[in-house]
Amino acid sequence: MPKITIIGSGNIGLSLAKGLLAKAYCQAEDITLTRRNIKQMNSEAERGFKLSDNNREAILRADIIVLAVLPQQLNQVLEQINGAIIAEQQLVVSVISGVSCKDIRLQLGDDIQVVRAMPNTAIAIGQSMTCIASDHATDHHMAEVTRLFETVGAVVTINEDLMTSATALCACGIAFFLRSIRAASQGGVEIGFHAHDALKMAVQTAKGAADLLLQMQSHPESEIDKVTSPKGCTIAGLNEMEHNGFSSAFIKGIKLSAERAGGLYKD
Ligand SMILES: NC(=O)C1=CN([C@@H]2O[C@H](COP(=O)(O)OP(=O)(O)OC[C@H]3O[C@@H](n4cnc5c(N)ncnc54)[C@H](O)[C@@H]3O)[C@@H](O)[C@H]2O)C=CC1
Ligand SMILES: O=C(O)[C@@H]1CCC=N1
Repeated sequence: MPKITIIGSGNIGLSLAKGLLAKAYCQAEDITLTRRNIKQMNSEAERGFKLSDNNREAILRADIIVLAVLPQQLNQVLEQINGAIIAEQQLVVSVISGVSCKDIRLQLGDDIQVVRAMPNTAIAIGQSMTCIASDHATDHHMAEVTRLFETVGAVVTINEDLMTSATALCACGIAFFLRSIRAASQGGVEIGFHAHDALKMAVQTAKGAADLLLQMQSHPESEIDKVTSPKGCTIAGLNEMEHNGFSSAFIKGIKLSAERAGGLYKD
């Protein structure tokens, strides 16, 4: 079993650890979680994860070192672990938005193997869409990272210059789709359902829509055509949404998000 150290146990770091454990990729004791203050990590300790507030020590026995701090926290982490990584034995996986493999190798050394990964928080339940990329990693290392993230969702290998786009579409995308589900449930309340029921109905309907595309391998419009009866209520609702800029707002949001993702490290 590979030993993994996750530097930065916040939202995505913990989601990754929980997902890997839930899908039996490794045992809890194979994962070390680091954070500046580990006093509030009782539930993680109870699950059996190792905890550390010393990044340099925590990476010593790791096969895979995952960087999961905020972009503005990265330089401090790289200073702490600089010189302690064994290039031939250890692999660095960064999930940090806006930071290239080259940015990391510039500080850690050109011989260090770095792969970028962009998962989303559904990784906690094994349902992430994770994009991976590297400008130099060996096929062996890319296969290793693919195997890791396939345990907790779907994986697509992309060119590194598309990584900020993947951030917007897949990582931020979780929030965008969640907001659209909330909007649907709010509409449901206006037309007569209690909030709890409206949310349940909206969630299951959204899941059904996504599963239709996944299982039928079809295009959204061909599934929409099956719902829109002539002169019916679906097309009336859809067109009203479009007149109010639904698709346009979604597209503009994704574009701005991608633009912002590209500047997170440099700003
Ligand atoms: N939240 C998400 O859905 C996703 C986030 N990302 C990326 O992952 C990174 C982390 O994001 P979040 O988990 O949302 O942020 P977060 O703020 O929840 O987590 C960062 C964690 O790093 C810890 N930390 C800060 N400095 C540290 C240090 N020197 N040593 C050890 N731990 C330290 C903080 O205490 C915190 O727990 C960001 O770069 C973000 O762009 C990528 C994909 C999805
Ligand atoms: O909002 C953010 O900056 C991070 C990156 C992707 C998801 N959350």
